[in-house]
Order: sequence, then C-alpha cells, then structure tokens
Amino acid sequence: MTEKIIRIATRQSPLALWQAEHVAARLQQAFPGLKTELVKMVTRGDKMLDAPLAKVGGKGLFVKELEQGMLEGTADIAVHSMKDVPVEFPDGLHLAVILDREDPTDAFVSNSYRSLADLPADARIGTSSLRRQCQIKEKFPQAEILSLRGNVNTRLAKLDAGEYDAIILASAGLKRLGLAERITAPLTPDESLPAMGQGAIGIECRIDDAEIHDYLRVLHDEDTSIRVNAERAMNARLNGGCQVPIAGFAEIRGERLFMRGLVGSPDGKLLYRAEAESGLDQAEQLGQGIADDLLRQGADKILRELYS
Ligand SMILES: NCc1[nH]cc(CCC(=O)O)c1CC(=O)O
Repeated sequence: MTEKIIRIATRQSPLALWQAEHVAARLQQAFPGLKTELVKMVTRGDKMLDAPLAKVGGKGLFVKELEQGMLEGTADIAVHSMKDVPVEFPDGLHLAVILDREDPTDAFVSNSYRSLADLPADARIGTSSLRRQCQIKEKFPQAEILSLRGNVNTRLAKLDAGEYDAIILASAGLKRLGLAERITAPLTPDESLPAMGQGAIGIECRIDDAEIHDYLRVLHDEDTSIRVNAERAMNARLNGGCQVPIAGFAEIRGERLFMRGLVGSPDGKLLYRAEAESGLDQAEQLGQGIADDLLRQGADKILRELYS
C-alpha cells in the first residue's frame, strides 16, 4: 500500500485547505508512507461572493465542482464541511465517513459588546445565514441584519473596519484557523441553534472505489455520524440546504439521542421549534419526526415562500 497517492479535492479558502490538510495528515499518520496530493478547485459558491447566499440559490453550491472532479477521475476524495453537503449525491458518489466533530456552536464576535445580551436593540449584525438571521431577529426585531460573505478572515476584517456591531460565525471555523481568541462569546443552542452538520468534516468518494474505503475507515467517528445522520434526515425531509432558515442539532447523552430543530421566517416573526429523543439506532427516524412536527406546525408555509 506504500506507493498509493490519494488525491484530495478541496476548495481554496483557508478553512477548506486546513480541513483537507487535516485529513491528509490523519491518513498519513494511520498509513505511514501513504502519499496525498491536494487538488485545489473553485466552486460556484466561491465565485459569487457578492450575492447573499439565499439569492444565489441551488444546492451543492460549494461541492459540485469537487464532485465533478471525482467523477472524471482527477481526484479520489473530496473533503467537505458537512454543513455545505446536500442530502443527496450524484450517481456514483457517496459520503464515506464523517470525522469527529469540532465545536458545533455559532460564535458571537464583536469588538464593542461582550455578548448577544449586551447589544443595543438596533444593532448592526453581520450574517448571510437566514438560520442565524431569523434567530437574532426573534430576539432583536429592530436589529439591522447586514450581508456578510467571504472567507473567515475577510469577514473578521469587515467587522474590524466598523461595518458591524457584531458578526456571527461558526466557532469551528475560527478554532481551526487558530482564531479562537476572536470568539467573544460562544452562543448556546438556545441562543442560536446550529445548522445540520456544523463543525463536522465529511469525506465523499466514488462508491465503487474499494481501496479508498479501506483507507478512509480509520477516520470514522461513530458519535458524530449518529448525530449528523439525525440532522441530515431532518433537512432531507424539509428539503433544505444551507441557504434556508433551518437549524438542526442532535446530542448524545448516555445511550440516548436528543435533538432540536427549528424553522423560522427571515424576519424572525415566526419561529417553529421541535424537540424529541430516541435510541442511538433511531437517528434517521428521530430527524424525520422532528421535521414532521415542524411541518405540522406550519414550517412548510415558510419554506414554500422562500423557494417560490
Ligand atoms: N457556510 C459556510 C461554512 N461552512 C462551514 C463553515 C464553518 C465550519 C463548520 O461548520 O464545520 C462555514 C463558515 C461559517 O458558517 O461561519
């Protein structure tokens, strides 16, 4: 197995490169002598940096080009933030493993205020996530939500330039890039329920590539897989990608899986919440049940309006 080279498709943002290099390092640690090579790609989501994500639309904005590379044989695996991975895959590809989860929370980042609770009612808050927006607008109806795109460093630079009173970013991205000290306060799941898969890295590959599966197996994390499977099952039933105001977060306590889900209108006036628990072997049913509960409450009306 020593002459093998695994070609890793990745986006070129500092966070994507960190994640791809992390996977390369973990594989080399497990298989001394194994060679890896990064195949750096640009996705549609990377090109459309000015448009608000909700308007750009389309699922798989950050993964399609990487998938094309694997189907054409220019790459063997693709490393993704699970948050950006659609629930369905193109023919011939699938998700092989999910790695252990980094901090799944959203981070409140501000140079002027110590916490969300300290913000003035009319604060200017930077986020391009409808999920974060609806939860903030529920608590701060008068807050001004301003678009915030670009990689993590660009977003922090915009905050430092005074464009916002605060911004919300994934804690995992800040921690991976060595920017944990920029987290002013992590938000609890009650303050900002995370997105499905947030903080987890997943690896996609060709279904029929048995050799690659033998390598990837060592990276699998069972607890994270169970949690993310529940979260993705909820999104699948709601037909939601990462550009919609949907949050889903599962946690394991002992032998039980606890999950919370949320769908909100972007103006924060309507928020539907659901929670339930199950055994660890019922992750998909748990996520689907949460979705059904949200739909019964009226979530489908919010989602229909967004898609139309
Ligand atoms: N949608 C972009 C994206 N995809 C994954 C992360 C962060 C890392 C992670 O959640 O694993 C981010 C940035 C952010 O939400 O601030």
